[in-house]
Amino acid sequence: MGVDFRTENNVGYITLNRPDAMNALDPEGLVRLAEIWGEVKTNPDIRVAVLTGAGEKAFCTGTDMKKSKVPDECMAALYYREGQPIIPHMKMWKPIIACINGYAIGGGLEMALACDLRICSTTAKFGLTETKVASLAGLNGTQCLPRAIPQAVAMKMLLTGEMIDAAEAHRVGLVSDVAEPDQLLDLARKYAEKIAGNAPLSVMAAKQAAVMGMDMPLSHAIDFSYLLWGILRDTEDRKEGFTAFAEKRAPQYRGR
Ligand SMILES: CC(C)(COP(=O)(O)OP(=O)(O)OC[C@H]1O[C@@H](n2cnc3c(N)ncnc32)[C@H](O)[C@@H]1OP(=O)(O)O)[C@@H](O)C(=O)NCCC(=O)NCCSC(=O)/C(=C/c1ccccc1)CC(=O)O
Repeated sequence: MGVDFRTENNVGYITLNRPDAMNALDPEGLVRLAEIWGEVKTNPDIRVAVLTGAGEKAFCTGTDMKKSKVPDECMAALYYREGQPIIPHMKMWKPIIACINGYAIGGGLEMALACDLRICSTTAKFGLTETKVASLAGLNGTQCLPRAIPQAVAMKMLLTGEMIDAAEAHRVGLVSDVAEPDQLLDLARKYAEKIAGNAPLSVMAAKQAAVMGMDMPLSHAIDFSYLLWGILRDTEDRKEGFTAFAEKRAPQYRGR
């Protein structure tokens, strides 16, 4: 699979580039994606990532069912050596924006669910269709979809494999914004650059507090967020943010 990667204005743009196969994930693509997520995670010049698909039809339709074959090795050996193929590589405190330009199906929707912001084009369609092909949304879909949208809608999607369209996705809160196809990437860029202009350590702490806090009792989560505030209290960037406000100028953040 071709996966394109470029950076601009502190934003990493990742484009799944196999439009003829609806940007389905083949084995080579998974390896390349893992490398790219590693680069996003470790490169201090990248503050935000945007994940999208090439062409106008699909974001990603999940596993390439024509190229995927069961390895000779047993699953246990593979799992304990390499873990899951996709989501762990996306685990990072830098925000990721899913720019969903068409079908987001199976593993494609699961990747979108691992992102922090989801925006889509008016033509997008969403589904966890794995039960139709005798599999399971086993990356994170069975857990994250019912947490992202009302449970009744999530269960309908999971069990029937039915898709929902962009308007329904917006109505149930699966995406925050719907844009015309030719305006979607501009919208993603706008959000990404806005986030990249904020203080990087604060942005990562905000994500960490929200993501980790969701797995904690509320009182623990509130204490945890206070401690995260505490580790930001003495940063150079916080001083810069306050000074820039007082001096009525734009802050220059350095992630320190
Ligand atoms: C998206 C569609 C509804 C679009 O239909 P349409 O009629 O518009 O277009 P098509 O002619 O069907 O598609 C064009 C072209 O693309 C090929 N294509 C599309 N999707 C895939 C795919 N996932 N794998 C391989 N090839 C794909 C299609 O065959 C056509 O090729 P051509 O004939 O021109 O050579 C429709 O395409 C559709 O329904 N696609 C399948 C979507 C789907 O079921 N996805 C779920 C896959 S399973 C999965 O993602 C899993 C993830 C996972 C879970 C846990 C752990 C790891 C991974 C489960 C798993 O892997 O077991």
